[in-house]
Amino acid sequence: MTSNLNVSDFYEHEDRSLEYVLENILSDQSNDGSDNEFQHLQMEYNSILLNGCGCNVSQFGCVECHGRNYKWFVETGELVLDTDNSVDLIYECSPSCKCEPSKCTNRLVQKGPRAKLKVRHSNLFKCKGLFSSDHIPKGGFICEYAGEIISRKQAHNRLKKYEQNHDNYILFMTERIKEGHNKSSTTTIIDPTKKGNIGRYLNHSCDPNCEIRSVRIDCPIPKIAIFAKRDISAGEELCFHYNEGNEVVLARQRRICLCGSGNCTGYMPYASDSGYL
Ligand SMILES: C[S@@+](CC[C@H](N)C(=O)[O-])C[C@H]1O[C@@H](n2cnc3c(N)ncnc32)[C@H](O)[C@@H]1O
Repeated sequence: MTSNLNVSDFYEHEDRSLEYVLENILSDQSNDGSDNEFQHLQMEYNSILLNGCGCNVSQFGCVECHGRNYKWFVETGELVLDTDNSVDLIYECSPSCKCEPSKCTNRLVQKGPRAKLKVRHSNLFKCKGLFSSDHIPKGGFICEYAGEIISRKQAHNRLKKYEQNHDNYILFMTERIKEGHNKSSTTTIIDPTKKGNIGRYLNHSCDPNCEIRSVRIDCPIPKIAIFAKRDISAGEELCFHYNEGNEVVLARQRRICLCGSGNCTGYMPYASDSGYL
């Protein structure tokens, strides 16, 4: 099912063998098998979140209904992540909300990536990377890390299959949810190796200028959203830490990290260091 969101994304892949997707899509199970987890994903993918707000948005915008996730950055007139207020689980307003989309201040990720992003060769990482030709304020939304939604079994099979690939793209995002005394966790796995958006080009840094957060809009499966962790100057390469918080981009082979930052551990996050495989 494709969502009802009007994502505005005019980027494309230079490599025509890759399929550009505007947002996450469910993988084709016939390629690498189905299992109970996949069936659950299928059910969630086809579900719609019905937690719409009833706000009559005034001049202050739709700020309280799903938590105060974003705030205005006056200099550029854009909404940015409100790091002082935003909660771990971000819910944006959606088509089931009563608020007027053009006035609502709780719709950011659903509108698509920011303008002036550019994929080009990174001299530091000696591969492709993502750059911005504009200054980005702290909390500014960069883009979604979008690709195929896959199950753990599919991730396992694909990582084996991709073992000889130079680059790895599969991202695991675990959210730990605490409701009263109950604790649970849910892991979302995104594979943009063959079908993905511009988010697949961000490299890893041990001292990154971006961070990732999970954001839900109209589907129970979260989007993986990339935000500026600090002010970013025009021309800087955009990077996030592949295993900083709840996320991890796995590699099956130990790889030397080229980020060159003072915090660098020497190696990129590695599959056997994590509990994922
Ligand atoms: C998600 S992709 C990033 C985009 C990739 N550079 C490309 O050209 O498509 C992750 C891959 O980029 C490379 N990479 C990312 N961060 C790196 C780092 N800090 N040091 C060395 N290689 C890195 C590795 O090959 C890694 O498997």
